[in-house]
Amino acid sequence: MSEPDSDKVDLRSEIPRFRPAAPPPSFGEFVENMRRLQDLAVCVDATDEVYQQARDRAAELVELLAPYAAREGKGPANRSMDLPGRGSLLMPPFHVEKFDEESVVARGVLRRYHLGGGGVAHGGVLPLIFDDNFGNVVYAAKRPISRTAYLHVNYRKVTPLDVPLIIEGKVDRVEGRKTFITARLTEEDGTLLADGEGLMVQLLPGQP
Ligand SMILES: CCCCC/C=C\C/C=C\C/C=C\C/C=C\CCCC(=O)SCCNC(=O)CCNC(=O)[C@H](O)C(C)(C)COP(=O)(O)OP(=O)(O)OC[C@H]1O[C@@H](n2cnc3c(N)ncnc32)[C@H](O)[C@@H]1OP(=O)(O)O
Repeated sequence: MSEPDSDKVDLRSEIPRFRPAAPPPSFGEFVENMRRLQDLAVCVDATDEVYQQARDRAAELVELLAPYAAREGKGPANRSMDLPGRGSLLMPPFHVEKFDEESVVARGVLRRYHLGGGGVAHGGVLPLIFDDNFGNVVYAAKRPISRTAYLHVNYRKVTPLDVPLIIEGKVDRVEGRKTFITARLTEEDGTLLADGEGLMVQLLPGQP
């Protein structure tokens, strides 16, 4: 990639400047295969012979990729805006559909590797979805770079897997350095699954 390898930070903070990536063509399929692998890793019931082969092939993949490990903000993961979850395996595979000062809306599915129990999503995944939405809302609203001070999620219904989900978040109010954000996670028909509220606090110069 011809991007400058710069340590420059966003002028508003010490956080590395956020630069969207144009990933190489195969990167998206690589990430989707990795997600599929995660689905399988949490659900297969195989023989030791199969696990031995899987172990060895996983080790080969590690060997292939390890030389290319790069610092934050350099590789395409987490910065590929056209890929689900920005191409980050940490992020649930959601696509941002609306990103402006009024609100940020993202749509996606949780899948087998997000299973908690009883066939539905692990509750711990939801704060990740809300936190990411809050970060986007702050950015879309052109508020200064901020970090989450608190995040509260109300679980209204169990969250299904493999069903399209929508999260919409917006700025509720601003008080000095503090941006209060509210968001709702729904199914496509509007069924409310969870709502959340968070406080994002503007970082001061030098705060990590
Ligand atoms: C992260 C950058 C995001 C950039 C987005 C970029 C691009 C967008 C495009 C793509 C999207 C990419 C990414 C977006 C995704 C994710 C973003 C997620 C963000 C995070 O996931 S980030 C990690 C979790 N986060 C932390 O790791 C924070 C650790 N922590 C601290 O860094 C400090 O704690 C800090 C800085 C929060 C405050 O510290 P501080 O010393 O500067 O300020 P202080 O304590 O004085 O608080 C000032 C006023 O907030 C009130 N206040 C504070 N805390 C409160 C609480 N809990 N409850 C109620 N009120 C509270 C005080 O009462 C006072 O209020 P008042 O002024 O009225 O007295």
